[in-house]
Amino acid sequence: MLRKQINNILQNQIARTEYDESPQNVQIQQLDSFDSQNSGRLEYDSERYQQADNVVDQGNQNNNKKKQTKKSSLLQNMEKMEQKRQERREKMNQMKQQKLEKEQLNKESNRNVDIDFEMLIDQERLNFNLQHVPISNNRLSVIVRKRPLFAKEEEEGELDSISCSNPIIRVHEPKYKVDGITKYIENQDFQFDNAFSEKESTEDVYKYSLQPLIKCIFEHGVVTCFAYGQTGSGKTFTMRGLQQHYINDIFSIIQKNHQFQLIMSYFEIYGGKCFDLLNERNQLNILEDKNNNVQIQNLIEKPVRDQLEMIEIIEQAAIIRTTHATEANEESSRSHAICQIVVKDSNANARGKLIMVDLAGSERAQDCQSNSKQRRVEGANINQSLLALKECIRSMDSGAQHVPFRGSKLTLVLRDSFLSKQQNSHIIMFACISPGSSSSDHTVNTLRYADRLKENNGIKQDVIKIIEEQSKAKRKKYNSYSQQQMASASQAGQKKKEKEENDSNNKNYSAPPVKSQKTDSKNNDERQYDHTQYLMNNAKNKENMQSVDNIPPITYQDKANQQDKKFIPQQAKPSSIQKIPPIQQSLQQSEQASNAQQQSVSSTSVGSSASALAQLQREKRDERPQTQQKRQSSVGKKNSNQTDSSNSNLANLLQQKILNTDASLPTNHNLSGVDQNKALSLKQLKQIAQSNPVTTQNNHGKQIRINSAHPSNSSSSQNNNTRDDNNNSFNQLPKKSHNNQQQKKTQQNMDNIATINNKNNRDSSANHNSRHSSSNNNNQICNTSVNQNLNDKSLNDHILQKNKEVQENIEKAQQHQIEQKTKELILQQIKEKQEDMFSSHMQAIKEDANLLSLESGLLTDCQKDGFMDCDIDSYVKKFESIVSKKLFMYNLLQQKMDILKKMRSEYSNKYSSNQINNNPHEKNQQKLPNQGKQIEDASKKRQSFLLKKKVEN
Ligand SMILES: Nc1ncnc2c1ncn2[C@@H]1O[C@H](COP(=O)(O)OP(=O)(O)OP(=O)(O)O)[C@@H](O)[C@H]1O
Repeated sequence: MLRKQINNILQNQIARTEYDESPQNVQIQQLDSFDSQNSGRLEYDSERYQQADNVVDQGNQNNNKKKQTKKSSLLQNMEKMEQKRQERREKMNQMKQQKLEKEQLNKESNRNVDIDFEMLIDQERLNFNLQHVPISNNRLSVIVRKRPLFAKEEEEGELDSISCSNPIIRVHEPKYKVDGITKYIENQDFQFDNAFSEKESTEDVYKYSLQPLIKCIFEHGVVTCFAYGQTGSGKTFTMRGLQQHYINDIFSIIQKNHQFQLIMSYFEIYGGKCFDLLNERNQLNILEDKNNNVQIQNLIEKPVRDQLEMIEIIEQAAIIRTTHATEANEESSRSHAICQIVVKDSNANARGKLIMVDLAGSERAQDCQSNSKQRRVEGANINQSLLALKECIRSMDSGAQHVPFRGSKLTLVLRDSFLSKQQNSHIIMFACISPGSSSSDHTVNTLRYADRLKENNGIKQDVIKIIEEQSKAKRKKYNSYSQQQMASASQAGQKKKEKEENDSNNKNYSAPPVKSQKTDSKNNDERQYDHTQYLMNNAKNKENMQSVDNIPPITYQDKANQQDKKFIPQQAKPSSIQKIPPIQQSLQQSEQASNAQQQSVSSTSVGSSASALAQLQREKRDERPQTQQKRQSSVGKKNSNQTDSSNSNLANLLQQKILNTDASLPTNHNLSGVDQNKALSLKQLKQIAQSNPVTTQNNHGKQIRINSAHPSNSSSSQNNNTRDDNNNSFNQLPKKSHNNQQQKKTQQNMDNIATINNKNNRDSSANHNSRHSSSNNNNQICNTSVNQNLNDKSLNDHILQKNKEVQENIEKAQQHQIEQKTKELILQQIKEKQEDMFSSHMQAIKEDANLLSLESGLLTDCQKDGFMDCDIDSYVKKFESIVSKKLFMYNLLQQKMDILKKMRSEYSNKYSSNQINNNPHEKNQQKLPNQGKQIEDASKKRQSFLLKKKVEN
């Protein structure tokens, strides 16, 4: 028994040692030790070893599982990456799709804009709008007005690169990175007292700027408005719009209080000199009297009694004002125009002053580079005066004791504006900006100029706070939106699982997984949402920019973080805190603002009476001398664009005055020195308004009588009668000059006839044609007869006929000239094309040379390696490719040559056909028989006429 036991133990021991060698059986050893401790070594039985085997199997399985999990994590990562990649691709495809759609839209609406820049700008746009704050006690207020982007500009590829969200203006400058390919947008932000977008009318601008200050000019105040900005940015538009509004308000005050009277003067500063716009641009001297008051010598000061007189004066001055065409604007105002309205009381003491200054365009320095010397001098003067103006306003705003108003003529005449110690004195700077991306440089300059006028410039901390709050609120709004979206998008199975888990854990569903997702992907989602939303609603965005509720959550906060430098105010001064209340107030009213703005947009419709006024203005302009016609037409355009509601009242008043009042006319122009021909009088306006067929008939009759006295005038003058009547029904001077012109013209025609006849004679003699010589004789006879019977009635017909001939000849000559020019153009085109061909040939030859060098390189390689050693197949392939390339090039060259040949043959055909058609000699030959016939007919008529006369005698 004992032996058996010992044998068993030994066998088990052997088995155990074998088993122990396996490194995976630590657990078994532990079990063993446990067992040995508890039941002793001898108690090992087969069951335990079976157990041990099971543990070993388990261990092996675990190891395998571990390996499997390791593999699966890698795979999972790869899958994740693949998923992300796919998402990216989908996004890219979506973007491409949207881009294509946008391109299509732009094509349809004729917009040739850069789509990438447009999308980038749209992402950066500001989409909030605070309520405007009316000017109250500020000594200086800076207001920005953005004009709309014109359809023509969009056609030319201009982008709207300005975001106007009161009181912030953001300039999006499209730029390229150093690589020259990557596009990006550089944003610059400015804050002003008020910022008016293109959707806000001049009425809105007036309401929040000048209107609250009108009463000051009756209370010893000096109110000065400047319009500053680059050419074509809407300075004149804004000034004239404001004028139409303040006229009503001023006269409504005067009607209530009859003791006040208005005195108006209008002058311009051009090239450092002062000119009176109410006295034919008479040059004026600016002097300082012993009390240091600035006096403008001989300046016409007109008393104004009603609105119409004021309008008339403004119109008159606008027409006379110096304008020139520049690169930027065909009708660019080249001067600073100053309209001064002085309010006087019953004792003729000055009570206050309103000064409206339409400054010359601010970009002259750059603009003048491509212009003449005169323009450059103009530019230098303008820049100097604008700089002096800036200095004066700055020192006035900072409360400095010395204001350098003697720095320029402009600041000298505006001395009162800077030095007035009255609390009622205010300065408003209207910075006008164009939205076009090509003028963003100028826009930034304008905004910088305006920004630096004020001591306390930069973006205020409170505005940043408000913007941040808004962005937070909007982000919340968006988050709820995104929660909804994501919740609906989550799968039903996942929801079930979550519910099951929650049920099993007896927990509330207080923190849904959406929340954690939201916090993780908040920024990404938001950006994505913004981007896609902008892309989808781009067309609508422009319309809805101001309706805060419709816009996507703004990312101003993020952008502010990105552009910390720009948003942190450079001069965070305690005084800025004082401005919190109005802005907070404006925040409260922002909803009202959006509604009010929507209503105000409707003010763009043109009233019928406003158009009547525009028509009258246009008619008024027609009577101006020809030199001013171009300018006048554009002023008409400008006026037609001004569509403020006050126009209708004024137009009605004007029409009433035209039709009903005559007695007051002489008093309107009782000042000496005003040219009555140039200045528009109401009498003339009345004549225009009442122009009827009777007067035109009279004129017509008069014209005919003149013609009968001068038979040679008849044809041309009759043709022009209607034109004369329409244009100058009341003004005889231009008509006279026109008649003189006609006389000259007919005289010229006579001379032409004679020269053509002579020419024909010369041509005919050159051909040695007997028929031509006879016609030559006839010609001579006819000419002599024309001279002899100048008073004959038949001469009229003859001359008419001749005139027609001459006109025909002139037309033909013009046609010939046009054909010649087209020929030259074709030649030039062919030359250019040939040059292109030549350059491409050169390129081809270069490539050929490169290929040859490659060949030679290969050959040398072959030589070096020895053909047996090198890879002949690869060489053969290379050679084959070279040969195919050469063949391709050869084909190309042949095609080019064919095109050249074709072009040449086409040109030669054209040229030969033109030559045949336009050979003047042949023309004359064709003409001569006709002319001979005409002359024969004329001589026959003359003979019959003489016979008749003889019979009568
Ligand atoms: N807010 C606006 N809304 C509609 N049209 C505008 C607006 N502002 C300007 N315009 C139009 O733009 C054009 C140029 O405006 P305007 O003549 O006032 O420019 P400007 O700044 O006075 O130019 P310049 O300095 O060369 O005289 C005009 O045809 C005008 O009608």
